[in-house]
Amino acid sequence: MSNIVCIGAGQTGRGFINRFFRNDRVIFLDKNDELVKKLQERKEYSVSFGSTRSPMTLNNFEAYDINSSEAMDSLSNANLIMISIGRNHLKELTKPLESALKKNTEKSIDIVLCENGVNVKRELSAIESIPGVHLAEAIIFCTTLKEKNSLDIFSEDLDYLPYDAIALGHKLNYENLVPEEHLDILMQRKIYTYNCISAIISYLGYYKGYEIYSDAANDEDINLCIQNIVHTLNQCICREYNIAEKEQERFSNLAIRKFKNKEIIDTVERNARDVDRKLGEKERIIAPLLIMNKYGVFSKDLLLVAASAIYYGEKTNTLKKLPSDYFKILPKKQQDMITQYVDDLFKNKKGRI
Ligand SMILES: NC(=O)c1ccc[n+]([C@@H]2O[C@H](COP(=O)([O-])OP(=O)(O)OC[C@H]3O[C@@H](n4cnc5c(N)ncnc54)[C@H](O)[C@@H]3O)[C@@H](O)[C@H]2O)c1
Ligand SMILES: O=P(O)(O)OC[C@@H](O)[C@@H](O)[C@H](O)[C@H](O)CO
Repeated sequence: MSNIVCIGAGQTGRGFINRFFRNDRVIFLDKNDELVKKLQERKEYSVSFGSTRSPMTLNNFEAYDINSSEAMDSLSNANLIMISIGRNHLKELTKPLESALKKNTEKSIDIVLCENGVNVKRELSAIESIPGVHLAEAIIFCTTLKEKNSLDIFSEDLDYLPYDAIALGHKLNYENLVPEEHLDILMQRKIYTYNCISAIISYLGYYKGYEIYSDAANDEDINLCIQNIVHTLNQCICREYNIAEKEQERFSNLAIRKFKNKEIIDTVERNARDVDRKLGEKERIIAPLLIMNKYGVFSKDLLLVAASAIYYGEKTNTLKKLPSDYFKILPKKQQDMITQYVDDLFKNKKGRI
């Protein structure tokens, strides 16, 4: 029997990852004391899916604080560690993983990072050289949302977890865990399509005063921006990754359909949070702009989204650099346009957007 540990008992950890292992025992490790206590006391929670599927009760777990002795023991004995804590937190795991896994002399151990981001493995490179460790990434397409004052989760009805079978060196024998040979490319396409569209909706949605994400996604002006950006972006993504036009169109349509789905009550804030990370050069706004530049085109609408991300960062006081520092990699003309748009947004000169 596998010893499965899931680090991160948040929306993705308990609402999505644990579903694949519902017939096994899973040990959740989290740094949120309150959450760990609730999981220990209540011993079960449910995942609901809206009108498409019956809810699922999950009670197959134990939960411990990541800094406890139980956590150390479970990590030392694990065969499979799934991690979903947010890219910016991954480095916090270097020490606990190093201490636990170095005790583990002969065993082989699979570690699967379930985070949004290109090359997130880099954050845990220190543990990759530990003998027996196989470190791989997986891609989360499924949206999971916590319910207020409860352990329960609302989830999109999607059981699909592609993972990097090449980095792992072998396949994982669980239903709906899908081995991918080119996970790096699928990850880039996902971040530069799904998450790019999410950025359009959330940052323009924030500017327009929306709180519910699907309301922003169904706004007429925001939709026009999505259509304009996706039209240009899809052509460039097809060229960059050698993808058939129909396939990329299907991919972006899936994202748009999900984001417009009013049954999924997501928030603009969840999608917009952590804007400093989202303005990274390998992230959802700047990387698509760079890909467009490579093929000799650009999108004023995506520059406006970049400006609205800065607007969000300024309003929420969450930028970690000067606004202009985020865009140094772009051509001067585009940097100037973003600066002008930011100014317009603050002066409320952008009309309907
Ligand atoms: N929720 C979604 O719909 C969704 C969809 C796609 C991808 N993702 C990605 O999944 C990852 C997790 O997102 P989420 O929505 O589940 O976030 P979340 O905030 O709901 O859960 C993250 C959990 O990790 C815990 N954590 C953080 N640092 C930790 C540490 N050092 N040790 C132990 N626990 C720690 C937090 O306490 C929290 O319980 C992110 O990378 C996100 O981008 C989420
Ligand atoms: O999870 P983040 O913070 O990287 O991004 C927020 C959303 O874009 C993201 O969670 C999407 O909803 C998800 O990636 C599904 O496409």
